[in-house]
This record gives sequence, structure tokens and C-alpha cells, in this order.
Amino acid sequence: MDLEVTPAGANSDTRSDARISHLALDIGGTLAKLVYFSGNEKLLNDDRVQSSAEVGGRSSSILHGRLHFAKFETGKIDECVAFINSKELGSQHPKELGNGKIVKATGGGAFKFADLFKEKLDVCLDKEDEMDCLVAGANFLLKAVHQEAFTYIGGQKEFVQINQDDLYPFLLVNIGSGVSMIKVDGNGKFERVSGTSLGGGTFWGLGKLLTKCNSFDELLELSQQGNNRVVDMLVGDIYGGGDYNKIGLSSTAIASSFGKTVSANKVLENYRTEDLARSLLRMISNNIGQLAYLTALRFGLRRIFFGGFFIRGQCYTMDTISVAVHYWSKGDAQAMFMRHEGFLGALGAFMSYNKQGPDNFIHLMKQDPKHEPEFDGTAPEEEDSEYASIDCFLDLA
Ligand SMILES: Nc1ncnc2c1ncn2[C@@H]1O[C@H](COP(=O)(O)OP(=O)(O)O)[C@@H](O)[C@H]1O
Ligand SMILES: CC(C)(COP(=O)(O)O)[C@@H](O)C(=O)NCCC(=O)O
Repeated sequence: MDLEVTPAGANSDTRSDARISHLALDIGGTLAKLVYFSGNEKLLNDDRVQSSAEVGGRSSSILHGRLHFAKFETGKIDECVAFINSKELGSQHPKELGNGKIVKATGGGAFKFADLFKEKLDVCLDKEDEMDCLVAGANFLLKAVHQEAFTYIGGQKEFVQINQDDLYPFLLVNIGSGVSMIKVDGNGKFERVSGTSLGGGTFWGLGKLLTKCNSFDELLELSQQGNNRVVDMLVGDIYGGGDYNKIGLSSTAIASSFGKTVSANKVLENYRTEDLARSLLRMISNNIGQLAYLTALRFGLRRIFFGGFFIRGQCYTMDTISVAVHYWSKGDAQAMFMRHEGFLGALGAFMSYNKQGPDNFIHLMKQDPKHEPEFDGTAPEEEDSEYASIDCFLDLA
């Protein structure tokens, strides 16, 4: 019951009453994501609440606390179970009528691990549809969270001011193990219009085989030191060093990802793992960027938001996706990234506790300094700063 587990990305809560009052899960093909709310202090006539939302007169059903984010490898789901066990679900946590506690859960793991959660935690996973949750999570973040979306162009991050009256339609591209592309027209109004199996799992899986590295972070680190030109066949390699001007291809454009390895008299061991990782990351990111744009074009969409843990705030990944969208759309469409990239589904599942729908459930406290982003163009070193907890209140009305 008291197992101490510190997950990647979790923020430890030092408050004595830090039991979890609401918890939701998104258990995907590779990672299990948790969003949980702790702290059960009731806010009565608090100025910050009054100015954050019109909830006057209903303060008895308002909980103040922090929303936390954590992730575990799905392959080590026991660590996730132990973490929840160590935190304990408090008395406020929703229960089935006359029965034990329920936890909102989405992703394939909500089905796959339902028995495990029942057995180990005596918790019933209440399943929510993955696409519903992704969309609800994205809509909430884009509308409620200050400086959630940003562009990444030429090495510069720039926050996007979201105009709530002009947000829809957009294309949501979630890059998890696989990739889902969803046309979003409003709250709960969406259609999954495309997808591809060449996603984050492909990068991580092929990368692991090619470089023998042991963790996703190690693979990303390798990629930062690599040179893809050693592996990729460029237009110049084919055209004797020159451009292919007639069809607008410069000599440095990639003609064929990994294409150079065919004619070089080398085996895998002769390549630097850094170069292989770089080329692989570029290939996957570029392909997703291109497919995303083609899908957006099919439906006349100009705004494309990218989520999913494949991105991990990586400059090279975001840059490659942005360049692909810009190149293929001739500057017409724009790639935008989301700060809480990997938690869209878990947040959506969390919001489904609200019977009235996703709106007006989570309210962010005004001017939470902890929530001010610190983007400097580099990937955060510490997981904790990556997904800082959010000071907020839940309206349980
Ligand atoms: N710590 C990590 N361990 C494994 N994969 C990671 C990690 N961080 C990022 N990734 C990438 O994120 C992908 C999973 O993204 P996610 O959105 O969680 O999808 P899923 O719901 O399929 O698990 C992996 O395939 C990998 O590319
Ligand atoms: C099946 C999935 C929705 C599962 O989500 P994930 O765990 O990858 O986040 C996703 O992997 C996907 O959309 N794959 C692409 C399948 C296709 O459209 O061909």
C-alpha cells in the first residue's frame, strides 16, 4: 500500500491532504498517462474564483487544488498501479452507485488492463472513447490554457493567440504509437478522417533495433548529434551534385530516406548510430507532416494542431513537421504544437467526470505563475518542468 514510486513527469505533492480526489487514465500502446487532481480545500467566496468563472452561490461544490500529470511505460503497468496505490484515491473520488470507486479511463489499455486494475486496486475502469477524449482534451487546452499552442519556425517558438470564436475547424494530429488525424468542428463534433501506422512506435521500434539504445530519450539524444546525409540519398547525390530545378528540387532535398545505404558498401555496424537515429526521426516526422497537410487539404483546413508523446517538445521533430507542412502547402497551412502534447486523451477522460459535458469543469486560477511556460527553444532537461502541475478548481455542480 505504501510503495514509493516516482514516475517520469510526476510532480510530488507535499501537502498532507494530497490524496487524489479525481484521477483519469489514458493507457496507450506505449505509455500510460495519468491526470489527477489533489487537494480538497473548498473555496468560499475567493476572489480568484469569482474572477475566473461565474460560480458565485455554488461554492460548496467547488474544489481547489492542483492538476498533476504523470506517465509510465504501458509495458510496466505495474509501476502505474503501484503509483496510484501509493497516492490513494480520497473520499471525494467518484464511486459507482453502492459500489467501489470508478476511474475514467481511455485508450486500448482501458480494455486490456480492466481486470488488473480491479484485482490490484479494486477500481473499476469506466471506459471512455479514445477519440472523444482526444478532442475534449484538445478543445479544453486550446480554449482554457494560456499559451498552450505554439508554432515552431526557423528555431523560434511563438505562442498562438487562440480566438475562441475562430478556432474551428481544425485538424488534430495525434502522434502516439500510431497516428490519428481528426477533423474537429466543435465540442464533441469531430470525425477521425485519417491515420497512419507510421508513427511514434515506428520511430522508437526501428530506432531501438538500429541503434540498440535502451530508452526513447537516449534515441532522441543520439539523433541530436547525427547527420542524416550519411544515410539519406539527396537529390544532389543522384543529379551529380546539382539541383533538379525543373521540378523545384534543390540538391540538398532528400530524394530517398535511407537511400544511400543501398549503394554504399557498408553493413549496419559501419554506420554511426547518431546518423541512423537522425535520419529515422526526420523520415517519420517528415512523412507525418506531409500526410497531415494532405489530409488538411482534403478537408479545406488550414490549422493543424499536433499532439501525442512522439513530439516530446523536440526541436528537430517540430522543425521537420513544420517545414513539411509549410513546404507542401506552399505556406498556406501551419503546424502548431501543444504544450501538454501527450495528455490530451487523459485530460479528456478526466473531463468526462462532468456529467454536464466538458465545459465549465476545470477552471484555471488566474495568473498561476507555476503555469507560465519557460520555452527557450530547447527540450526541458527535467521531466518535472515539462508538465508543471496546474493550480485550478473543479466545479462539481
Ligand atoms: N519515455 C518514453 N518511452 C517510450 N516512448 C516515448 C517516451 N517518450 C515519448 N515517447 C514516444 O511517444 C510515443 C507514444 O506516444 P503516446 O502519445 O503516449 O501514445 P500511446 O497512447 O500510443 O502510448 C512512443 O511511440 C514514442 O515515440
Ligand atoms: C489505433 C490507435 C488509435 C491507438 O492509439 P495510440 O495508442 O497509438 O495512441 C492509433 O495507433 C492509430 O490511429 N493508428 C493508425 C491506424 C491507421 O489509421 O491505420
